[in-house]
Parts: sequence; structure tokens; C-alpha cells
Amino acid sequence: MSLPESSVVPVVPAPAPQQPATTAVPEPIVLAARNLRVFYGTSLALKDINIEIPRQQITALIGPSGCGKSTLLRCFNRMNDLIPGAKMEGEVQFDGENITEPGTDPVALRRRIGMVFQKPNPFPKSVYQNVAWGARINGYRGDMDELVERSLRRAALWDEVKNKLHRSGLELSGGQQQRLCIARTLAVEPEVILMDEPCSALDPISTARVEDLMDDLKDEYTIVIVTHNMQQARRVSDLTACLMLDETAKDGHRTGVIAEFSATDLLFTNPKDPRTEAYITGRIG
Ligand SMILES: Nc1ncnc2c1ncn2[C@@H]1O[C@H](COP(=O)(O)OP(=O)(O)OP(=O)(O)O)[C@@H](O)[C@H]1O
Repeated sequence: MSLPESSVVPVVPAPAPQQPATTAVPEPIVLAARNLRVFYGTSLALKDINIEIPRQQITALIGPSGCGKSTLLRCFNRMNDLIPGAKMEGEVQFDGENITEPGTDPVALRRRIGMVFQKPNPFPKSVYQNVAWGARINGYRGDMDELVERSLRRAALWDEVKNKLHRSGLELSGGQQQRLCIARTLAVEPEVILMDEPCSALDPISTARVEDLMDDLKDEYTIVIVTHNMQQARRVSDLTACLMLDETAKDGHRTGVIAEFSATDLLFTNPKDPRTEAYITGRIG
């Protein structure tokens, strides 16, 4: 039955309920450096490094070549320990624990803080073995097939490799190899993923896939990425630290410092430090 026109009551939207004023709750800090200095031999590579990395966010480290981005990244899982002559002073905290203390087991630490490198570096083994490797040496007792599939799905690679799990990982394209390395890292179930220029060896399409993947992964993981590509930092990261060479060093040493650390949008639209502005506008290379 149709209603007479006069009985149709116009729908007036109910007033929106008053929203309480909210302030964004900052994510808890998962990694922090406090008064960190890093030496290679007698050469001071980084000084006065103070930074707090929030959980489940993407933090980008940018800055000119040689300012210490990769050095800082490697401090977070003690990868610098593997470089003869490298030494850290100050504190690096992971979940509130100072991981520079001699009591920290770097191997156990690297299980919780995984790393993806610039150049995809799968082992010369099958796709399956590449993913299973870390879990196996850590004594994983669950269903390995399930873990391999889950890790490859999480790395957005499953559909491309599900029919070639037992082919060499080296037969994949560069972009697929990098996602395989990410799957290998995820299979160890880390909390943090450090990425050192993960796209610099990839074409634009593969780069876009890795960037999309990073965006997906931040629901579960904290990501710290070193990138030379400022557009990439802008696209993917929530926070950006801009490192610079310290202009006050008089002894000829090239020492990196953090010039500015803030929300990515802010850093790129309204940099507070003239060195950041010079870098992001291309005046410092
Ligand atoms: N293994 C090493 N041994 C000695 N010095 C090193 C080593 N690795 C880096 N350095 C020095 O430490 C400084 C910082 O290097 P690092 O690679 O961390 O900078 P970066 O900002 O990541 O550079 P790039 O953008 O060119 O990769 C540089 O002066 C570099 O020469």
C-alpha cells in the first residue's frame, strides 16, 4: 500500500552525539636510544642519538649518504657487533631493557628484531627452505607447512610461489626475492622489522608491492626503515628522523646526529630544522 504524500515525514538527521574531546593516545615505545654514540675504531660515526620508536608504526631514517642511518638501524638489533672495531656507548632499550648490556644475547635479540637488507639475499635453497630455515634452527615444533604458507601469505607472495615451493628461491624475480626475505623474517615471528633500503634494488612495481606490504604489516609489527628515497619515506612512514653530519665536528671526523625527528607529515611540510629543510628540498645531497 502506498502512503499519501502528506503522510511522508521528511527524515531529519538526528544531531550527532557530542564527541568527547580526545587526544591521540601515543603508541607505547618499543625501541629507544639514549645518548647513544657509535664508534668504528676511533672514528665517531654517531653521537647524541636520542630517539623513541613507537610500537606498530613505521619510522623512517633519512639523511645524506654517510650520516649513519644504517649504523643506527644496526644498533637496534646489535648487528654492529659483527663489525670489527664497532662500539656502542650509551643505551639502546628494547621493551625497556638496555640491550647494550653484556648480558643480552644478541642471537635471541635478533629473533625478536628481524632485519631485511638492501639487496635481496635468499639462500641458494628452495622457497620452502628459505622460509622454514630460521624457524627450524630456533627449534620450531609447530606445523612447518602451515608456518611457511602463513609467512608467504603475510609477505603477499603465496599466490606467486605456491606451485614452486621446492624450486630455488634464486629463480624468483628481484621483487619476489625481497618478499621471500621478508617472509623468512616473519617466519621467526619477530616484533620489530628493520629494513635497510629494502627497495633500492627493485623496480617501481616491486617497490610499490613492498610498500603496500609494509602498510599491511604495521598492524602487527613495528618497522624501522632506512631509505634514500624521500618520496618513499613520505608514502610509507608515520614518523621520520632526519640525520645529518655534524657541522661542529672540527677534527675532520664525519659524525652523524639526528637533526629532527617528528611526524612524517610535519617533517616534510613544516621542517623545524634548517638542515632538514635543506635536505628535503635537495639543497644538501
Ligand atoms: N664497517 C664499517 N667500518 C668502518 N666504518 C664504517 C663501517 N660502516 C660504516 N662506516 C662509516 O660510518 C659512517 C656512517 O655510515 P653508514 O653506512 O651508517 O651511513 P648511511 O647514512 O647509512 O650511508 P649511506 O646512505 O651511504 O648508506 C660513514 O662514515 C662510514 O664510512
